[in-house]
Amino acid sequence: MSANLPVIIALDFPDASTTLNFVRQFPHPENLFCKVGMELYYREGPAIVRDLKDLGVQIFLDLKLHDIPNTVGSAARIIGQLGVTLTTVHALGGSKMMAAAKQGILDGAAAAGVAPAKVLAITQLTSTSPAALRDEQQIATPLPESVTHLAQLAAQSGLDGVVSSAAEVAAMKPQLSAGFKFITPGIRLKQNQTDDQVRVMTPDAARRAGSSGIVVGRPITQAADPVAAYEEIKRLWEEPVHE
Ligand SMILES: O=C(O)c1cc(=O)[nH]c(=O)n1[C@@H]1O[C@H](COP(=O)(O)O)[C@@H](O)[C@H]1O
Repeated sequence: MSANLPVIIALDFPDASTTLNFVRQFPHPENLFCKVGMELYYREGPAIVRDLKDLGVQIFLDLKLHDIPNTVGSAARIIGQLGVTLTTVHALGGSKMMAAAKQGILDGAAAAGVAPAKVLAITQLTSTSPAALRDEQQIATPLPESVTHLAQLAAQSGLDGVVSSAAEVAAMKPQLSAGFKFITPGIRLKQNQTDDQVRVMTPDAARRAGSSGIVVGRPITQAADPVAAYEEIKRLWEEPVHE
């Protein structure tokens, strides 16, 4: 295994008991890296982060902050106290907002005496098509260039990485410094349906494209055998790249 992150399971469940039952079916929850998103966090609050941490799970708290810098900075200070590993803000909130988020996380972590979360910028959601970018957002820049631009803005604002489709990673990676993270949801196995995702890739293609970590929800959580689905995705993600 390289320095890449383990497969991140998106725990998009409605409540704590469903979530904890799901996690407990894995033989070694302490080896899992899981994402807590809006649905679960809005229902359960910080208690779900503590419960998962008690099982040894590493947490990506994905709340996608997007507001004025002062509001985001204050919210980030609270998140920083939770001792999660990764968290998110929207790059479209701008450089001042992203810098405020980073500072908030550092301040919160220092106050709580925990390691600071790495802050990732959402670039263009994997559910956004090139046509929606052009016609709905009225952004004339092609989608891959828009993602690269937002990644550079995130890096200049002091953030640690971005979230995008794996399809954009190869183009933007050479323009960003080593250590900058590229976390890619929108992962599907060939036989899976795409659901509401538009820009999708398989785990092995994401790895070859240079992703630092993949986020996988429904292909694992809705599988008949989630542990087997996780193991298969992990195997594809971790298999060596043959150039
Ligand atoms: O921030 C994210 O994690 C995220 C960003 C993005 O552009 N697209 C995206 O799908 N996600 C998240 O990744 C997960 C994907 O779930 P599945 O489509 O079920 O694999 C969901 O929890 C989304 O919230």
